[in-house]
Amino acid sequence: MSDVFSYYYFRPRSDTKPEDAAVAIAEEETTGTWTDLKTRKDYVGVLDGSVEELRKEGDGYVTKIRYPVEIFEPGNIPQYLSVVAGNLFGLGRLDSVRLLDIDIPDKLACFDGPLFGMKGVRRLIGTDKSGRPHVGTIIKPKVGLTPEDTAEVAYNAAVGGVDFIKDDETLTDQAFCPMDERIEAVMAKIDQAQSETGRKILYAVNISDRADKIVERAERALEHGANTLMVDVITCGYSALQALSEELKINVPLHVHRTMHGAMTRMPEHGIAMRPLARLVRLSGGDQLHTGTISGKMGHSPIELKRDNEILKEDYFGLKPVFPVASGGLHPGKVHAEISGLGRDIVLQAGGGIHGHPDGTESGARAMRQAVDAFMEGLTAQEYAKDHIELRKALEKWGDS
Ligand SMILES: O=C(O)[C@H](O)COP(=O)(O)O
Ligand SMILES: [Mg+2]
Repeated sequence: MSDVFSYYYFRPRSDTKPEDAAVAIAEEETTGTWTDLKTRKDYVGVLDGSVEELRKEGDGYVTKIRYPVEIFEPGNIPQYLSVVAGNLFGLGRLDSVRLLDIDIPDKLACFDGPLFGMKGVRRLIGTDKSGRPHVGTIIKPKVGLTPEDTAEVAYNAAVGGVDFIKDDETLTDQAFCPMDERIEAVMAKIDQAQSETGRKILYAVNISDRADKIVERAERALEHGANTLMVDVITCGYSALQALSEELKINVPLHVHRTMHGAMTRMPEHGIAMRPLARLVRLSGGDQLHTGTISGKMGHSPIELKRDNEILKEDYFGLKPVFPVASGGLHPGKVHAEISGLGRDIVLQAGGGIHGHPDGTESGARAMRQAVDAFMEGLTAQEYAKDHIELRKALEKWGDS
């Protein structure tokens, strides 16, 4: 494969033939516009896009469009997106259009990808042999805690058994919880928990910021002792992620949150599916990526999710696999469904499902770990709960489905 291929679902406007609608996409994103041109020069023609496949699906059509590799600037993800996910979304001849996936050739895969990847993160935590799912938590409430409050919650979660703790997507460097103080307070408590438990615990500080500040903010976070960084990739952009992984040469994992993705990924007939977004996260160096849950609070297709997680782990330009993260509305009673559906190579995160435990955060963390241990031992959560009180109380509160 030497060119770029993009796959779209679309519904043409009632007065437009499907084949004309597909051609409209190929033209708009390569050499054409809405009318014929008098300015055609040497390269035009060579750089035309083409419709490679077109088939009926549901109420619409699926098409495969070829974009010549020459119209892409290698390494420039914003430019890649401007072609495969650009003006076409606004074309009036389409009632709806959704980018399903992209295939890029070697020449455009000129990225280092994740520094740690799934295996590297597992090695840090020490689960590379057991292969058990990781358990993470999001500090809750998502805003309103001081650095000391945050550190206390983090400590309780850490001693309760989580492997991973993260800021929520709306917490950055606000006055009520300045980032530098927060990192120092949390890392001191994590050090304490690590020496008490003998386990390694990662804390991902959210460094999401404007483009010209994010690298500096990451450097500051590392100076203050952060052992993992988190970025909101859709609001900050892929360039931010790339700048962190390539320019900064960070030596800690990058946790990638995708807040705002639902505006693009959720509608089955319009927008951008998670798959191409996930591929770009892998290219631009994310080590862990939120992709969704089977049974949680966010709405999306479990079929798409399973495949999205697979593509993060399968062979892709020799880049390290990304650790998929299931997060949003999880609690111990949902762990079985998540692992059954998504496999053991998953980070299971719970915010409310840990901090909302009747006996608080530490018991909530224990209950999540017990639910994972139950699965690993081939038992149901209910069976395991008979002699694990934290899990029993969690199931009493939230049920087991
Ligand atoms: O960022 C996230 O993934 C959410 O904050 C999850 O929170 P919840 O577990 O309370 O739904
Ligand atoms: Mg959140």
